[in-house]
Amino acid sequence: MSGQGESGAILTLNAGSSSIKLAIFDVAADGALKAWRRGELREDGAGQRFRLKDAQGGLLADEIWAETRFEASLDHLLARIDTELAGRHLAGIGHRVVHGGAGHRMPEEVTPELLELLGDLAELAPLHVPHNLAPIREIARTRPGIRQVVCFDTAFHRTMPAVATRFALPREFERRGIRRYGFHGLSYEYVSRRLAMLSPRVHGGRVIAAHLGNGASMCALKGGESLDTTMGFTALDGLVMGTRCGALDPGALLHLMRWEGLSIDDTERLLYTRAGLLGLSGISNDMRVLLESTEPAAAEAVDVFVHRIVREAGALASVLGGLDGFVFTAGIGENAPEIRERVCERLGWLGVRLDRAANADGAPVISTPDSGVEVRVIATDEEAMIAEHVRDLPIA
Ligand SMILES: Nc1ncnc2c1ncn2[C@@H]1O[C@H](COP(=O)(O)OP(=O)(O)O)[C@@H](O)[C@H]1O
Ligand SMILES: CC(=O)OP(=O)(O)O
Ligand SMILES: [Mg+2]
Repeated sequence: MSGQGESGAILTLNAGSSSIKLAIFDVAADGALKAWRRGELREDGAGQRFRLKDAQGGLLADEIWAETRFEASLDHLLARIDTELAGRHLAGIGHRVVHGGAGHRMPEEVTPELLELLGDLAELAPLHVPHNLAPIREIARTRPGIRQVVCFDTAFHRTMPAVATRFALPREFERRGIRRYGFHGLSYEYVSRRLAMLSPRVHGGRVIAAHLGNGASMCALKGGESLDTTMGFTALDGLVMGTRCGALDPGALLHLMRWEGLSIDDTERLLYTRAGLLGLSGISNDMRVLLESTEPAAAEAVDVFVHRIVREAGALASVLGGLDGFVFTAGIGENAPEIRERVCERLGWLGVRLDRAANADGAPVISTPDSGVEVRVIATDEEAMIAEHVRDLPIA
């Protein structure tokens, strides 16, 4: 990796809770972005599975790396990216950073001061922020001079009104930043833009977008902007997730700590890594495994997952004052027709009519022509959104 300047390739790194996704884009003279490499590193059994594809989706590599820890495979990954770039000029690297706290709501160029500040926010997103910051620090150390830009998952939700961001706590806590921020913002920003192109009428109206991946949330969009969302101060709130609990009565926490003697660290591990689909099923955090399983506990976990989506959909539709569109996205939303069908069947009262065949085929529109709500599947592309932000942020 070398160089800095206005033109050249843009690398994006998106560290999620269960994977790190990368993409390399070329910026054409007119500013158009074209991804010529997309890759993913994901935990797989004993090691990490690395897959790399070309611009047409052709598989270039499918390897199991022996390293079991994310940090250990980082060097390997960066060296691999160097090989792919093969001396090509790199104009900048964009990173998804999950939590920007109260002070950081727009993409920013990385400075040592910003890195330190973001490090202090790690506790607010323990599954993500350490993963997000590790490559930034490593690149700054080993490849100084390369422009790095951070894009916050919280940023898109800056349009949420105060009624949606406020907790009913004494106001001094809000002044200290204890409020609802919302996450998956890069995904919602991308989905909102795609919807504007695909269906301008629906985009201009009242839409629920459901980002159902390992982390899961839903967003109420009005005129394409975030009005409310299910995640809050941290990415623990709201829906049932792979290993996270989603909404939980805070009284249950008090009870666990006081009467069960759970330490703060034990409680954090429980809520972030032992709960959700994994905790409910006792089998897996992976929706594919649960859908294939014949164990009653797997089916029960999926039942709770769907129930909570339906419940939150009702709440967000109320906030929006009705519903014109519903969008499914991310790993489960894009690839699990059974989940989409079960959600849509339960939202009939809102005017949703599912076209079962279209849904089973993975069509872009899965509602019937007479449905009161247009239901779409849009493949999210957080990487494209990050690359756009890197391209558009003026060089400091
Ligand atoms: N065909 C499928 N059917 C059901 N679930 C799927 C399918 N493919 C992927 N998933 C789910 O998607 C999740 C990963 O989603 P993704 O959006 O990539 O998450 P993350 O960004 O957190 O890594 C996996 O945990 C898996 O459960
Ligand atoms: C915020 C969040 O939960 O992200 P992910 O779905 O990538 O884990
Ligand atoms: Mg993700």
